[in-house]
Amino acid sequence: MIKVNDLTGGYAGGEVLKGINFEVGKGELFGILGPNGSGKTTLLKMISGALDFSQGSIDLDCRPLDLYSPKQLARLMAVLPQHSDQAFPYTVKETVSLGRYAHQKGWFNSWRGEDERIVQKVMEQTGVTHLQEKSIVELSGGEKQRVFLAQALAQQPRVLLLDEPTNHLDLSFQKELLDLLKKWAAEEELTIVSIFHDLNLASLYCDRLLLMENGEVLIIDTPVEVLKEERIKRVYKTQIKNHPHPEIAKPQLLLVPEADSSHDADFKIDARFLDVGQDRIVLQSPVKLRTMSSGITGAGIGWHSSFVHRVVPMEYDCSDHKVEMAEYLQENGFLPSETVGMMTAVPAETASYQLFEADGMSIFIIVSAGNTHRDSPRNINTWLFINGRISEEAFIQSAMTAAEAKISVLHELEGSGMSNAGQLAGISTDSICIAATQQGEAIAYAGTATPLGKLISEGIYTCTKEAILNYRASKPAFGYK
Ligand SMILES: Nc1ncnc2c1ncn2[C@@H]1O[C@H](COP(=O)(O)OP(=O)(O)OP(=O)(O)O)[C@@H](O)[C@H]1O
Repeated sequence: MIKVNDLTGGYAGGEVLKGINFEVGKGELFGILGPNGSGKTTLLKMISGALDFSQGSIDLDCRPLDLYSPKQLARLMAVLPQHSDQAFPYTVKETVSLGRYAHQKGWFNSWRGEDERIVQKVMEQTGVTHLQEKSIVELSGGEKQRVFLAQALAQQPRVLLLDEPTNHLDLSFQKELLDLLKKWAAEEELTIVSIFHDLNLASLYCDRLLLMENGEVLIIDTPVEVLKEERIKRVYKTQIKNHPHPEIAKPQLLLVPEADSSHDADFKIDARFLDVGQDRIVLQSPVKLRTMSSGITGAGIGWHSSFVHRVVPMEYDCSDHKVEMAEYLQENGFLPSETVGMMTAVPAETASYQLFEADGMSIFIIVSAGNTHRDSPRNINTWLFINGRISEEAFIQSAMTAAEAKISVLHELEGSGMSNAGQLAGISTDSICIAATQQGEAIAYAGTATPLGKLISEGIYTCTKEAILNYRASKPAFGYK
């Protein structure tokens, strides 16, 4: 639908764009990204015919742009510029109706039922029908933006050029507008080229992205290929982290603020923060830790500062243990949103905990072990606190390394009586929490052969063995066979 070939040009002061090449297909939602001043608006102005270029060509529907008359172009293409200002205090409906100009034979005297129907439809789609009698100068920035979008849509274009369309829009209108554009692109084969400053919205909605740098095309590809962490850090000269969206397969980029200098890089989690009571084990960290856990509250990946291992009677039975656990935490002064909360019938007194240090690294481990039901073989709960800044891979590898160390203890203590590793691994309610301070040197890996992995293996082995032996020694006191 749009073919840009070797496009070069700029303003009186000099060339801004240098040798731009790309094509946009019918029905495609195509995003243009780039830092301030990289040439995005200049490119959009040239495609719209508002700015001449010195070299190259732009074809619309296989025909050079300069062969279209202004009115022909307006029937084919609509533009929503970055700052839509209107000098005259027209009403909203009048402003939207201006979009029908390209389809008029004369002017308002030739207003047809079809024009009225389209104006009403686009006002409804953009949520401005209720404002139609208001003067445009009385509207908020977001309302104006929607009115000018309605005006562009009233043109019934086949190509829509947008310069930051979500500028001024609140969260729900951003989503509504982009959902609508996506729908039009798919259902009505509307070709949309849009500049985005919000890389995350561009990632969610665009089929392909063009990333500009200094007036040139750096890359054109799908969002997942374009929005690579290292590339965006370099081009935008800022710290970001790339993180997959939790619901759909699109990347999202998160800004990383300057480190909080009040935070102590040598901060360590150890027994100072632990409180082992009769009916619970609590670790309270003064700072939030990055966590990966199978807790009842705080499950999955998150940031938490309280860790509560609650001991419940063997008979504990509750239809909604998540709600009941949240109530328990609240009643006992813990914020559920900041707490990894686990529940077990394993006695707290038999838990084993210790700080392990080697190679300038340290980890603090707490393991509890015992029977949770008379007929279940065992239940082993593991908390692993890593005093370091670990990668996502290292989180996963820490869990693997910890599980392997746990199984080796079970082999050693009960191996001959167990037929397979699955049986040895305990019961399905075994829980694990890996928490890291995310301070200090980066640690990339935690497999068994790495320094951190070795420390985890040793620590989990030692604490798991001690917790099982403690439990065995205390068994009569708890009345289990
Ligand atoms: N009317 C103009 N006359 C002269 N130079 C201009 C004009 N408009 C833009 N420029 C220059 O062209 C370059 C590219 O500007 P452009 O507006 O295309 O960038 P952009 O990527 O859209 O930036 P932003 O993200 O800030 O909107 C900048 O160096 C800018 O100063």
